Amino acid sequence: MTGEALCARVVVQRAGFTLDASLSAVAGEVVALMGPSGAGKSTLLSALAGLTRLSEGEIKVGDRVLDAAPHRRTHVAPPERRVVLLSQEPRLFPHLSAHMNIAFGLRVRGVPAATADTSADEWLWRVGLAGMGERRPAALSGGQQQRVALARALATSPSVLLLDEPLTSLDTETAGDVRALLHEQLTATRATAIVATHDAVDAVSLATSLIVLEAGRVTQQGRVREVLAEPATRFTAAVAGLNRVPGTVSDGVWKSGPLRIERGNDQSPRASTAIFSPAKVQLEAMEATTWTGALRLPDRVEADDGEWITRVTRLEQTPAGVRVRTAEPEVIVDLSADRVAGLGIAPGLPVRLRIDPADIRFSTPLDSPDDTDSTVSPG
Ligand SMILES: Nc1ncnc2c1ncn2[C@@H]1O[C@H](COP(=O)(O)OP(=O)(O)OP(=O)(O)O)[C@@H](O)[C@H]1O
Repeated sequence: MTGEALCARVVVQRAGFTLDASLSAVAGEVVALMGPSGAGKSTLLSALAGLTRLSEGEIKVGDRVLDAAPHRRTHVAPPERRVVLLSQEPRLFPHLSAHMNIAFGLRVRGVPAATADTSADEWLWRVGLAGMGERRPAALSGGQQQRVALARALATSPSVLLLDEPLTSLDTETAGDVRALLHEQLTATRATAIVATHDAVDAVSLATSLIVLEAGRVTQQGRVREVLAEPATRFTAAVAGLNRVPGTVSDGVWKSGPLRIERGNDQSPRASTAIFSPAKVQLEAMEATTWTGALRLPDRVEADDGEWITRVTRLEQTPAGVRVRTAEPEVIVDLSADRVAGLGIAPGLPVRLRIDPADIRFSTPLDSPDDTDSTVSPG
């Protein structure tokens, strides 16, 4: 089986929310779709599957127009689209065995019973469930049910497979197993697939390209590695685990609040964004000078290039240690837990940060509305 090319512009208008996104995938390509909660990822997949009607736009798979609106109205019903949506919950038929769940999908597509039976057996084997075909969903774990759902979806050789956060409801270890299976089967079947996910690991391990959707609009798209290396918005920077600090260059100096970097050859005034890794930032604890109800930062401090004083806003646990968030400008610093304990830092306390200018990449920001938004959350 090889998937078909997908080309779509999807506009869905709802009270208080408009999705207006264009996307394309070449045949056999796996595209990751990321965005904060409420960005419209599920709405986009639901429209591609034919479950949500377009207000405007067109959805084309190969040469077939599945949807067109509003002038030339076309709407191919979901079962006829050969676009299959696999959601977070496996949604198996509870009264049918695993084998029958897979075979049923084939039978409704007109596959003869004997062929459907053989194919269901083969797919049970391919997803690692050989010998479990007679079990009903209730007698299978969440990960096993998701494997059956994947087998049921792929067995019908869809033109496009849509996966809406397929690993979210699984524990970390099971999600890792199902992710490996997904990778193996998407590669083996050369399926064209769109995978909506909150997890950068899914994008990196399953997809070749990445579309970032924010507030119903595509804010960045391209090869996964390129998008994560050059995040155009705060959301994408958070997903990539990078600092992204908007600033301005003027008279050869880049500035963002108290942070300044000499840019000798960069004279013309313009917006410019500094991108750097949290691991490259050095942090020192500082004495607080005054306690007057609210903590004040030292008033005058001579700071060198790439050095600034700020305060800690939050501490977060990460698999590798502790992520320290600071304000003005908003920067994250990754430290080991024992280093944080040794420094005695806590939210509200002043700290001195330092970054070697050689560890910063500067980019001219795209016209992105979120540079003024103070929240950084991967959703
Ligand atoms: N059936 C619906 N009727 C009306 N509004 C809806 C409906 N489903 C979703 N919405 C709204 O549409 C917007 C997009 O929701 P959607 O579920 O597509 O986002 P999402 O990116 O998938 O979010 P999440 O990551 O939380 O699943 C949100 O503002 C949501 O409240």
